[in-house]
Amino acid sequence: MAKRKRPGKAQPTKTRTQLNNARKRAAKKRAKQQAKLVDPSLVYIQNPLGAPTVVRAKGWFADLGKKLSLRLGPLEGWRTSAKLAVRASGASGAKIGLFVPKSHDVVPINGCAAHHASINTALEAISTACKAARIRGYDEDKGEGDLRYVKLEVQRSSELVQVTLVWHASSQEEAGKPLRKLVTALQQHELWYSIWANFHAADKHTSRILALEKEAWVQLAGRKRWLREPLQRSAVPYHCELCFPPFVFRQANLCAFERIVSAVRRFVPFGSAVVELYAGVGTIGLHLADVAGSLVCSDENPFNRACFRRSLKSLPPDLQQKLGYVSGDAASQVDSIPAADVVIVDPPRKGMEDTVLDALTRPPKRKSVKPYRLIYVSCGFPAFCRDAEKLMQHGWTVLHAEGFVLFPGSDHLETFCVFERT
Ligand SMILES: C[S@@+](CC[C@H](N)C(=O)[O-])C[C@H]1O[C@@H](n2cnc3c(N)ncnc32)[C@H](O)[C@@H]1O
Repeated sequence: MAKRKRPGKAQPTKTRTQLNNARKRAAKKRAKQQAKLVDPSLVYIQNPLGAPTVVRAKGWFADLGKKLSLRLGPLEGWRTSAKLAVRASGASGAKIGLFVPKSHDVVPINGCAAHHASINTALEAISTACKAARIRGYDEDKGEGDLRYVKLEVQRSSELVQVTLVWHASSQEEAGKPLRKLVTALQQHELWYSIWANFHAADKHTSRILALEKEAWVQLAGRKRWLREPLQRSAVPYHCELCFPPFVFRQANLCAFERIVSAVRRFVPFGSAVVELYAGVGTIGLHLADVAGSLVCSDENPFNRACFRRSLKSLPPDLQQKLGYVSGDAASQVDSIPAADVVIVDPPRKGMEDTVLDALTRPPKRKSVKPYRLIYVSCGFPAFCRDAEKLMQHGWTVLHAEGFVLFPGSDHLETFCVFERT
């Protein structure tokens, strides 16, 4: 039976604005709840080419009179490298997954279709082992807990996983029994290429996932030989094994990145002198040894050079001598730019530093224009636009562009753009 209004007692009435605001608040709350349930890396999976950044990039190149050809690979099983957050769950548990955008709430993504099957198996194994060893996920508010992140990398040929446990302690001694128990529990599985710890005791104000110091890295179990990955699809007429220990950058979708390596090869004229900045372990450069006359890679991560050198040994001897590696940030390498025919850059999301852009936009001194070609691989479209606009104001023009949807389902595009100047 409907409740009757009590006579004489006035009902509090709301203004139209108050009602609208209440409706908006409720909708926002519902959207927030919904976002918590959705894997943030798969928001655009129904239409990866309709993701806002992809649409914006097409428009940006169209305004220049250029068509941006888009490349989309398999939608499932492509993620062979993943960094996942581990946060406190309940009084003593651990929740593993991705952060909801603009928050530090974790969405568990076990069984995610984008993951290589070994990553999903590894996640199950880690969750079970964490329960068995009573591992506490990191609690950001209290600044306490055991495990902060896990980093997982698959060796595609063996399907084994290199796992890094980012631990909230400054050393193995400080981590003590819980870490030992977790490693023993993990070793019940035959899944691991190697097990590493990264000791990161920094307080809750740091946004860095990994501690970068050499002493922070300790191998706890598994194979001593650093993980090797030959590229499988780029048309390189020699064998090359890239070297990926856990303390270097590795592309999350290595299979799709191989197509970018092939694209770079098409735009390096035979015999040219090449300088590659932000080169990582040499993922691109090591696959240009037959086309380049000479090539020098550099990167700020001091671990990369040792990886590059090991990979170099897998190349035929006559090609080895054409390639070199210098450790140092890109700004420290700008003196090598005026002598290069071709410069290749693959900077982090924030784009190139001003010092590098200044060196690339300085008018060439000699009659023959050097460098005359710039190959820009970008993982951050807004920064790419900023850098490209400055380049174009200083005589560079776009010769060719392609967009690679490396992470289908997310709002991301890897832009491959070749600039020229005459
Ligand atoms: C997007 S990754 C590309 C690496 C490589 N092309 C690959 O595919 O593996 C960017 C690289 O830039 C390096 N890096 C970041 N800031 C840098 C800087 N200021 N100077 C030089 N290298 C930097 C990182 O260490 C990382 O290896």
